[in-house]
Amino acid sequence: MIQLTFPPSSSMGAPSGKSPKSTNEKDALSPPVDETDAFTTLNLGVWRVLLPKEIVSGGVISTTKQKWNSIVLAYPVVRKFFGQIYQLSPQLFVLLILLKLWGEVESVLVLYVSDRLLRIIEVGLTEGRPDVSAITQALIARLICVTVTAVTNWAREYISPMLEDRVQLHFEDHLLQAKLRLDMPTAEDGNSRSKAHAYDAWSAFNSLCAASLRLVGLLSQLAFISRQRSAGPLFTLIAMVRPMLTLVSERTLWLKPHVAYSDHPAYLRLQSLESMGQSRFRGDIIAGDIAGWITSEYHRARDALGNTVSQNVWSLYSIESTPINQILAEWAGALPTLYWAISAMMAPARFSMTSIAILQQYSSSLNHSLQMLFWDFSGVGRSFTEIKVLYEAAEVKNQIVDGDMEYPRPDIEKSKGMEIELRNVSFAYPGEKSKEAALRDISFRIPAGSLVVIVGANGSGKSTLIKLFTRMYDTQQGTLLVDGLPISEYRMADLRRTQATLTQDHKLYPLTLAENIGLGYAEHVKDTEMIMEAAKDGGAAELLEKFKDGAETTLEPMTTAFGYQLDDDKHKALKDVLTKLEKTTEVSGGEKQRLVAARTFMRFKTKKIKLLCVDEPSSALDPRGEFELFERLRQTGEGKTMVFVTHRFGHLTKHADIIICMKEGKVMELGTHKDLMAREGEYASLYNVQAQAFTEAEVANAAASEPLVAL
Ligand SMILES: Nc1ncnc2c1ncn2[C@@H]1O[C@H](COP(=O)(O)OP(=O)(O)OP(=O)(O)O)[C@@H](O)[C@H]1O
Repeated sequence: MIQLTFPPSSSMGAPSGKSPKSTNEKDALSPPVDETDAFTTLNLGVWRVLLPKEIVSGGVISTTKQKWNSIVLAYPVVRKFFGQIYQLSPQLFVLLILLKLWGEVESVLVLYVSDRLLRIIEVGLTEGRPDVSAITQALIARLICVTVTAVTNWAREYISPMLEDRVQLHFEDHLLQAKLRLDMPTAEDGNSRSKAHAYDAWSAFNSLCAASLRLVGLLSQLAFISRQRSAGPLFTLIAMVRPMLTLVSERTLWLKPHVAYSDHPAYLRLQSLESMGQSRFRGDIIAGDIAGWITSEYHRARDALGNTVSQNVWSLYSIESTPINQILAEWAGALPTLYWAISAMMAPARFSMTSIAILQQYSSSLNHSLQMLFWDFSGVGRSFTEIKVLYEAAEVKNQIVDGDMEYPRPDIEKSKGMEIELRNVSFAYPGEKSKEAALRDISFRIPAGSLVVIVGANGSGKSTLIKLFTRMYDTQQGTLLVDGLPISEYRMADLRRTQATLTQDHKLYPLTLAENIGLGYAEHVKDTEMIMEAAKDGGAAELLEKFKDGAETTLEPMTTAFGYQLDDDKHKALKDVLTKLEKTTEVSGGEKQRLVAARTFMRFKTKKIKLLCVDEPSSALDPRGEFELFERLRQTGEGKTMVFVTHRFGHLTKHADIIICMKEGKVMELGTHKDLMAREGEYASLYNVQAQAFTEAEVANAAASEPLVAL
């Protein structure tokens, strides 16, 4: 049997997080409920659904009221949504709606024509003289109807993709902007990130159009049928019982405020293992020969999941605990047939076989339309939610609050470097996983224009310091001052304009090599001369010449090609086409670092940089490459504040005004190379182990042809 309760424990280990425990396992089909003051937790398969108390406690009337209120609340955003789609192309919008409308109106016309045809035939049969001309007219009318339907269907299929494309691109643009404005902590926080997709816009549009046009169709059918002598208003009213019943009793999560999550270990394990099929893991999986292990772990997790269902939470929620509502709905669906059957028995003189056939036709037509209406309306809540989620994506609140002060301040010389001061700063990354803070009670001051080298063991907090200097994160305790004022007071866009960073986390964009460099200074992204200068400074000039298309080469062109059912021999020509299509080009790790470094040199050309942060950008560079890069960065950043984080710090330390030596999130030592060596502490020991080995073995070799370094 399908398990809708959440298992209290599993062979995969205890659930993580502080979730309330399941209390009721007796009735597998009625979700157990955990009570807290503010919300109730339902355990549905692998999911936990947290619902506000007032939502759960209501009866049918209260639930219907809640649904109505949610619809009223969603109305402004739905109106905005339709307004925007209309603006994208008023002609296509109106045409598509009219074509869709025809599909609904047609059903009434068909009823009318069939009704007429049956009656003409009945009269003909009774009188023994069929009215050929009337029958022909009715048949022609029917033929015209189906022809128009065929044409409108074709036109709808023809026009629909045109509007769909515009809608898709419009909302892709909207979501792209929503993502681009996120700060680091918000972007990294999977729970507050929007789950909206651009394709939801089109499906929501279609589903809302279908539901409202279906309603129009149904109302016109009802208007037509209620005016027919054989049917009348009572018959029509009876036909409405079923949809009303289903609408009122429907269990849906879409319009309810809720939080849903899974902490089922086996389910989460399955998701992780399934994601290992992505191409980015291929190299490691092949090299480590772990495909077999992944498969067996997947099977183990699948077995551990057992009968606990993992389907989407909204479908699970809509499953009723008893079939009573469905039985009632089916009975209600049979009421119209029952009505005319009883009527015919009670007043046989009023009915002929034709009128019974017509009533039967009305009844099944109404039943069909009502079923479809119910089906369409069951998607309305979902569509409202999707539309709201689409717009809410642009309103996700950034965790870092922007300041409003201009930077650089008018009272401070623009060409000077940035002064940075930390006062009792402590910082822990968001999330509960790490037990210790990354930085603990740190205080120091970097005067404007200083050259700072930060050294220390892995995980000692070096990169975290840089992330605070560039306000990727905010301090949780203590203050970070920039030019004497808290960093939070400045406008972030102003601060960013004065900073250049170079880390090994920087990525190559899926754009041309020229753009990859030029985007360091977006306003000059087309300035070939400037780009070539930056490429030279970053050590990437030779790389650009290596490719057939030079700086215009795109390393990772978007691949859209696919072949299907191609036989090696029979479809060789087609296979050749597929093989020749452009493929991804790899560059080495060192070449990537050179391109990224060139982007930083391009950024310097804005002439606004006051702070340069360099965080181990050269791990893949050979000693000469690294030395040259650091030398050029140092010369380019002359007079600005420069902060270097590196493990191979030998050749930088002689220029450093301040060396900050970190250990376990704290500043252990601070001073010049000479001071710290004399102290014979942490820095001196790091220097002796790393810098000397590096300089003696590698730099000495590299410098054999040309003396590059003097420590
Ligand atoms: N995004 C993150 N989320 C959570 N913890 C993080 C994050 N980044 C770093 N940490 C943790 O913060 C601590 C300091 O990390 P940081 O990257 O600053 O060290 P580091 O001195 O630069 O190390 P390395 O020399 O290895 O680059 C480490 O314990 C690390 O695990």
